[in-house]
Amino acid sequence: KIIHSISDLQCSEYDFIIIGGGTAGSVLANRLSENPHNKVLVLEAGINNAGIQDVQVPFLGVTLPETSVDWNFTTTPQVGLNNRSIELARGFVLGGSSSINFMAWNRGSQDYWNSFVTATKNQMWSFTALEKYYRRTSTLVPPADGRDTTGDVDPTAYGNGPVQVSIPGFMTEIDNRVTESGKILGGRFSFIEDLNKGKTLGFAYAASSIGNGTRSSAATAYLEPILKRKNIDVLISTRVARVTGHAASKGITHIDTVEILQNPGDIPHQIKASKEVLLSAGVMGTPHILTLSGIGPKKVLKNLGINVVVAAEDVGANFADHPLVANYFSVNSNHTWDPVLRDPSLFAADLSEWVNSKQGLFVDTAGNTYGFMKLPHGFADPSTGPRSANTEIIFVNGFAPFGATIPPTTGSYLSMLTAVVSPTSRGTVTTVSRDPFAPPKIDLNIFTTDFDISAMVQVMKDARTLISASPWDGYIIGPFGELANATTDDQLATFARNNAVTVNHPVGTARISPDNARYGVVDSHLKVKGTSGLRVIDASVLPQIPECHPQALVYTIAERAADLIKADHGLL
Ligand SMILES: Cc1cc2nc3c(=O)[nH]c(=O)nc-3n(C[C@H](O)[C@H](O)[C@H](O)COP(=O)(O)OP(=O)(O)OC[C@H]3O[C@@H](n4cnc5c(N)ncnc54)[C@H](O)[C@@H]3O)c2cc1C
Repeated sequence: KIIHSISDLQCSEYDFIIIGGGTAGSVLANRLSENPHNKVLVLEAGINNAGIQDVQVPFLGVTLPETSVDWNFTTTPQVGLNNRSIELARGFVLGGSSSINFMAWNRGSQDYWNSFVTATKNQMWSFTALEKYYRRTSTLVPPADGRDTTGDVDPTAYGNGPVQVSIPGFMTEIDNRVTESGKILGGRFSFIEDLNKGKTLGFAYAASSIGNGTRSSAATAYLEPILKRKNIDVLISTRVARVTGHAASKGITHIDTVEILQNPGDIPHQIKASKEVLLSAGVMGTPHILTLSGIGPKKVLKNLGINVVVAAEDVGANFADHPLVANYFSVNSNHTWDPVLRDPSLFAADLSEWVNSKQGLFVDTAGNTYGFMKLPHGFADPSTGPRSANTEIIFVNGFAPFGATIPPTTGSYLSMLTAVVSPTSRGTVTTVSRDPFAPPKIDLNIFTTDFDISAMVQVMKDARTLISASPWDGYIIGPFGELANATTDDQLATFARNNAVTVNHPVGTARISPDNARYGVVDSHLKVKGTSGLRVIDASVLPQIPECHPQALVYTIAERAADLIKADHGLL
């Protein structure tokens, strides 16, 4: 059950303690508590997701960053963004970032998973070996409007797990234009039926973690259905400060204790794990907790006056995200959703349609169609292979307020969100205080390579090429705002630096590596090197950034990890 106070814990020792009731943590909670003999504790810093309407309504997903369900992280001033700092959202709520994300569902390409094998020297991470775990995560369900989806999605690309996935259930007048343009332009702009078949290249209808017009998150899919189990406690509004243990054999520290507190300044309370501690606090929380536990870069630990338990230079390093720029165009239409955001009575009508019948505009995210592309010949290709993309374009049927441009009070708009999905810039997440409530220093180091900025300029030009195809004739009026003055590559690059944010897809801050490698943070079985009893299972283990939206990859890793853990404890 969900509990709010440390004093309500059933016991002082559990078999498994899961730190973070987010995307990966909820999967582990479900799978490890299937056996009624395992006592499982989930520790979550954020609040309960239940009953928060804006979390449930897909269309309102974009309003969740910078609210009470977000950690509200901010980066350091970014040289590549002309010294702007930007917000980075992370879910501060059960379900973690799956409760506040934009719900796009991508499995990752065959190349990406095969690169995981190269990074770990372990075949269990191949696309083929992970097939059954991917299929355990989710099920394809009909879109909200129940239309015939033949040719728009391939049911064979989905499994039979708890997360509900569907393609858009409220069609807009730009959807056909995108798919028809892909058919006319062909090549890099081609339309493909489904992006979840191992090749993440082409334009398609977005598969999203939505069922019955409602967000399907790790909390609703994996956690809520098991809250009645007697062997699981989910303690919310509780911060994990650090993990501790004792010296075991051959210089290994055995971790078996978790320190928690509910308010800044409280004396930490200790809880024991008899089998394992599973760290699933996400790309910011995981390196932060490791560092506070003495597992981190030597210099950082020294600066903080924390004793070195394991010197691990890669804790907080290798931090990568997808840069995103919103390109706005004025359009000739009365059917974008711009009026809905300006007129409270239209907004209320759409919301009540969602509440009463789970139909209408609010059943979908802001983007029904999108596409992943290779850069043209002549560019370097840092992606993981021929089936992986370099860039992405997301089509939004209205003004999507990402970045610096102030939403206009009149007019109708098309937003094309362009992203670089194989970026080469890497940043850091560094703990700068021993106070567990103090945020880490987050340096994305965004747009610090020539590749990243020139790839962004190219995809902004590709977006213009796509809307110059005949299906857009008479629809596009022209670029809006500062973009109207940006025509040369240099001007587009300046626009990108002045306006970019990220897609909130960070990974890599506790990366996986081969078992005997001196670099990396976890071994191929996700165990923290130099320790026993402690694994990391979340987006921070990804060795490189996937060239797609990452949530399905995190779910898949967590499903794989659950079986690894069960196997190690004779529970399979
Ligand atoms: C705004 C936004 C939009 C996104 N859009 C998409 C999308 O459309 N498609 C897609 O595939 N991906 C998207 N993502 C990314 C995707 O959601 C994440 O990659 C994924 O959910 C990460 O899962 P995780 O388990 O690593 O971390 P999380 O799900 O973030 O879980 C970490 C959990 O740990 C908790 N925690 C952290 N520190 C502590 C502590 N000290 N003590 C206790 N608990 C702690 C957090 O509160 C959180 O609940 C988006 C993310 C965001 C934020």
